[in-house]
Amino acid sequence: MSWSKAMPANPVVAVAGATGAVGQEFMQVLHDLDFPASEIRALASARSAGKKIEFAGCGQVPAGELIVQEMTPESFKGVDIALFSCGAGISKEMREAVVAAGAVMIDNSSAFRMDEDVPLVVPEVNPDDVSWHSGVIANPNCSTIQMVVALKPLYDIAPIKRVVVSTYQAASGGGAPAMEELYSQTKDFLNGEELKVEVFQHRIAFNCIPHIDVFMDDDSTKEEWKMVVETKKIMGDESIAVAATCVRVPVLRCHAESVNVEFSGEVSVEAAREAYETAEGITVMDDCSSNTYPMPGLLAGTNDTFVGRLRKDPTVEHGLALWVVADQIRKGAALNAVQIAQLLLP
Ligand SMILES: NC(=O)C1=CN([C@@H]2O[C@H](COP(=O)(O)OP(=O)(O)OC[C@H]3O[C@@H](n4cnc5c(N)ncnc54)[C@H](OP(=O)(O)O)[C@@H]3O)[C@@H](O)[C@H]2O)C=CC1
Ligand SMILES: N[C@@H](CC(=O)OP(=O)(O)O)C(=O)O
Repeated sequence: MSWSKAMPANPVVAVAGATGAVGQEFMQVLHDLDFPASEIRALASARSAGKKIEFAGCGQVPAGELIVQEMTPESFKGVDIALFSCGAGISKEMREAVVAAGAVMIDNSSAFRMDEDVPLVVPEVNPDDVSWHSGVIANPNCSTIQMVVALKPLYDIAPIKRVVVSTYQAASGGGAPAMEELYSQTKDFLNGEELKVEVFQHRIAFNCIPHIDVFMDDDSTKEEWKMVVETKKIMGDESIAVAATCVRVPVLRCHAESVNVEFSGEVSVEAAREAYETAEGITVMDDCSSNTYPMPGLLAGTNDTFVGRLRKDPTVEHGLALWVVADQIRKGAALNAVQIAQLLLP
């Protein structure tokens, strides 16, 4: 079944999870892209009902305060687009109400990504997949998004056989409470005080934790599994082999990735550079002579996926190695979802 309801030029937009790390970024991105909304509805849990959120305005919505409403199944009456970032459980609970109200749910959680009737979309890679949704479009995992943005221009030169990726994921990937944990543990560590470990499995201050999301039966983590299966679905190529190791690092914001790619034919460093020059959403930051490469600590608040340290991987016949950085709350979540919403506009 595909969607028959036409999208108005000035849609009513609900932001579900408006008080969270991604939700707050949704507000910023809607303003930055001047999304042509006629109304923005800020929704969160009962805990936040009545809270005020400063909104800079977009489309027909003037700048001013938005009052957070408790999200219930009735919240979606009259809504055209519902941007969801409340976690997988809540997305599953609300899906029926959202779709029944005639809204398109663009969901940031992992709830529906691998469902056959749900497109998994990165606008730079597979924009046409929005055409077959039946009320729900999934936003991929943040680490997957920035990797496929960097892989697509190379894949268009020669199909990819295998990718080996290690991630360096910011604390904010765990949401607003995780950012707070990095701040407070760092302060307490420096003051010689006892550290509270609540969000992550271990201390994150001055540490790296090779464990994101839950462990699977094969001893990989679910975060690693997501990078494997989501890459194949987005790129539309089940034959791409992906080996991932996902690591949490004490960086506040922006994920980084070391990526080794093996191709089925020759892709020179020069050809890759040329492809990146014209690719949507990519900035190359790569000059060894001036120590220029992307670094997560310096790229918070940016939209692009940054590529550097581009070089030949001499361990395979046709291989490249690269370093990829993006603001995972923007391109890995809020920005990618609003770009999907833009694709739905008439
Ligand atoms: N952080 C990141 O880098 C990325 C996050 N995501 C996904 O986005 C989602 C949210 O993540 P993030 O913003 O980081 O998390 P946060 O913990 O920062 O925010 C969670 C949000 O969900 C709301 N919420 C919780 N329970 C309910 C409820 N019962 N009803 C309505 N709203 C509720 C919270 O509202 P309240 O304040 O009232 O509790 C808050 O607005 C997750 O699915 C995550 O997997 C995806 C990619 C990247
Ligand atoms: N797991 C990511 C963020 C996230 O929420 O991912 P997902 O939407 O796939 O659960 C991180 O911790 O950096």
